[in-house]
Amino acid sequence: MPAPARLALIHTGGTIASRPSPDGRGLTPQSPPELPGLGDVTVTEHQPFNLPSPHVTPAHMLTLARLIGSLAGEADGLVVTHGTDTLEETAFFLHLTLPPELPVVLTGSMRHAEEASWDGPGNLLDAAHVALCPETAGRGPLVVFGGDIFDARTVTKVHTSAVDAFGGYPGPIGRIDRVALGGREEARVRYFARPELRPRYRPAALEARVEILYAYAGWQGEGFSEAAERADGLVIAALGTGNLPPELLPLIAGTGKPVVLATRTHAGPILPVYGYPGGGATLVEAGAIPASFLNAHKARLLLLTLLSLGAERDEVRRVFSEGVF
Ligand SMILES: NC(=O)C[C@H](N)C(=O)O
Repeated sequence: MPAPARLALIHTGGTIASRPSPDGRGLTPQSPPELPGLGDVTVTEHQPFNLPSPHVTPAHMLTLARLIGSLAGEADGLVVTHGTDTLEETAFFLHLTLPPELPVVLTGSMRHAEEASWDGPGNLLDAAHVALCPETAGRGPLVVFGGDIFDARTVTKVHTSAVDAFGGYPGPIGRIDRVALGGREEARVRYFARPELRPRYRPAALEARVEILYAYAGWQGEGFSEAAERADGLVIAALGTGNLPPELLPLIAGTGKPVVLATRTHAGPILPVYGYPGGGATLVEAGAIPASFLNAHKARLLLLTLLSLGAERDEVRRVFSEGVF
């Protein structure tokens, strides 16, 4: 008889661990969710922290990455339960820093355990099946939500309250469905793409400071100089393909700090095509670095990781432009 598969279940908080608090003030993380029956699997549980995900910081992400690394030899699959608000940031940070061969799956829930439409157990069971699926290794950490399987680079929270809260361009890379057959449930995992090679970054600490600025019609650069003074690097959630009002051009040209251009638009790459003052072509000529298709908060984590590793602006530009992530 083969030994049972080993699953490490890592709880970090979020709605999937939340209930209405006894003082009546609203939902708070309390006890981790229970994994519904998985068959012949040995489960170990870990709880490095128990936080609502708006309280999760890059330092927590690093702690989590280290815990996962330490469990790697003892588990055939790892599942992380996490609040949904910053889940995509933790997933992307783990993507950057863990070996891609590790089958790590993040999930959460949009409803809490006392609601009729509690989606925690289903998502948790799906995540466990995906983590233990032999085809999962090599893809880096994944997000499983509502049966869809997402790549950490492209997944994003697309709805504040719906149960199908995750999406992102160009969509899921796979699907899990549980099918009831002959009195027992069978998990069917299907991937739509093959794993690809990717680098791994190993920051010892995350000491750099990177801030995000959000562009809007009529922005004259308020906050830019203060942020550039405080931070080691900036990310701007810019307009469309990476354009800004004209007042930003001299500010970007005049700063010595790396400035990465992402977009506040929900899908698509940064393309330096416009030549009017503040158009993407002029910003890139002034030194700005296009974030490719990463959203601003993921671009921030990549820039934070690179600067914490001591990368200079040319290296940052190479990583973003060649898509080395
Ligand atoms: N559905 C959730 O998990 C949202 C919650 N505010 C969190 O991110 O912790």
